[in-house]
Amino acid sequence: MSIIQITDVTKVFPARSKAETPLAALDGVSLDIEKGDIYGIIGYSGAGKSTLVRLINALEKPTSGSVVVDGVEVSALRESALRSVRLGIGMVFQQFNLFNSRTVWGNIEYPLTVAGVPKEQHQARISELLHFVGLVEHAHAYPDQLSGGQKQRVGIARALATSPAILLADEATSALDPETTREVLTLLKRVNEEFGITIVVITHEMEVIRSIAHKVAVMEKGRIVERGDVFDIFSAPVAEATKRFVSTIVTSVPEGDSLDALRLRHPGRIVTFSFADGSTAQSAVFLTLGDAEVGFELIYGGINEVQAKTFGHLTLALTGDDASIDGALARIAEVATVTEVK
Ligand SMILES: Nc1ncnc2c1ncn2[C@@H]1O[C@H](COP(=O)(O)OP(=O)(O)OP(=O)(O)O)[C@@H](O)[C@H]1O
Repeated sequence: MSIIQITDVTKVFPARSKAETPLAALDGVSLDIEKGDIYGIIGYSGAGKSTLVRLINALEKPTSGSVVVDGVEVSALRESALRSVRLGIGMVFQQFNLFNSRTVWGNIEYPLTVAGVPKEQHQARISELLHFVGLVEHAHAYPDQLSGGQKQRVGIARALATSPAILLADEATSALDPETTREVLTLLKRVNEEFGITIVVITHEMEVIRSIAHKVAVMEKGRIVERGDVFDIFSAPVAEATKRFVSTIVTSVPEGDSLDALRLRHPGRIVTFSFADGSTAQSAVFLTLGDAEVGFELIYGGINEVQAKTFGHLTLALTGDDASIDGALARIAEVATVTEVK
C-alpha cells in the first residue's frame, strides 16, 4: 500500500530577477512509496530533492499535480489542516537543527509540547527514546557538548517523539565522518525495522543508498531518470546519471586513465563479464575459458554485495587465438553479460 503518492508534480519557482526565466525545480515527477519501505532519492545539487521533500511535508505546494500522504491529499489542504499531517511526518536534517539553549531532554520534549501531549506522559516517552538512541547518560547535556553523531541521534529521537508514520531524512549523514555515518544509518535501519516507519532518505551519496535503502529514485534536473530496487539499480544501471552514481562505489568496465594503463600492460583482448547472481556464473566463465584453452588474467573489477545479494564485474585479459576466444565468449554470453572493452 502506498503511503506517499506523488502524481505528475511540477513545481515552478518564479524568476529571481528579470534576466532569469522561471525555474521548474520539479518537472512531471510521479513517485509511489510503499508503507514500510526505506526509499532513497539521490541526485546532484539542484536536482530537486529538497523541493520534493518539502512537498511531502507540505512546506511547499505543487504548481500542478497531486501529493497524497497517508491517504490525505496534502497539496489541497489549508494551512490549518496541515498541522495534523505534519505531526505524522518526522524530519531529520543535515545540520541537526537542534535548539542549542535546550538540553537533549528539552530538545526531545519540544515536539511533544507542540503536539499537546499531556505533560505527565513526557517523561516515559523521552526516556524510551533516549534508550532507543543510546543517549541516556547525555539527557542533560547541551548540543554543543555532543559529537556530530550524538547530535544526529538527538535529531532522530526528536523526530520520532510523536510516533510519526513517515521519517524524512534530508542529507542526514552528509555532515558526518564515515564511521559516524555508519552508526546513524544503522540507527535509521532500526527505526524502520523496529517501528515499521517508512523512511525517505535524500542523499547525494550512493553508499547511503547501498547501506539502507530498499528502493531508489535517481533525480536529475527536476525529473526522475531511473528508479527501482536497489540491487537492480546497482547491478544494471541504465541512465547515464545512475551509472555515474553507481561508479562512485562499484568498479565496472574500465574507462579513461584506468583503461589506458591496462592497455599498456595487456595488448590483447580485454573483456568484462558482469553477473547479477554471484558464484555460479563466475565459475562457468572460468570453466568455459579453460575448456576453450583461452588464457586469462583478472586485471580489474570485483564482486559487490547489496541487500545480501552479490553481483560483479570482472575484467579479464584474454590470450589465445581469436576463434577460440569468440567461441568461448558466445557460450559465456548465455550466463553473464559480456562487454569487450575497446
Ligand atoms: N524557494 C526557491 N526559489 C527559487 N528557486 C528555488 C527555490 N527552492 C529551490 N529552488 C531551485 O530549485 C532547484 C532545485 O533545488 P533543490 O534544493 O530542490 O535541489 P536539491 O537536489 O535538493 O539540491 P541541494 O542538494 O543542493 O539542496 C535549484 O535550482 C534551486 O535553486
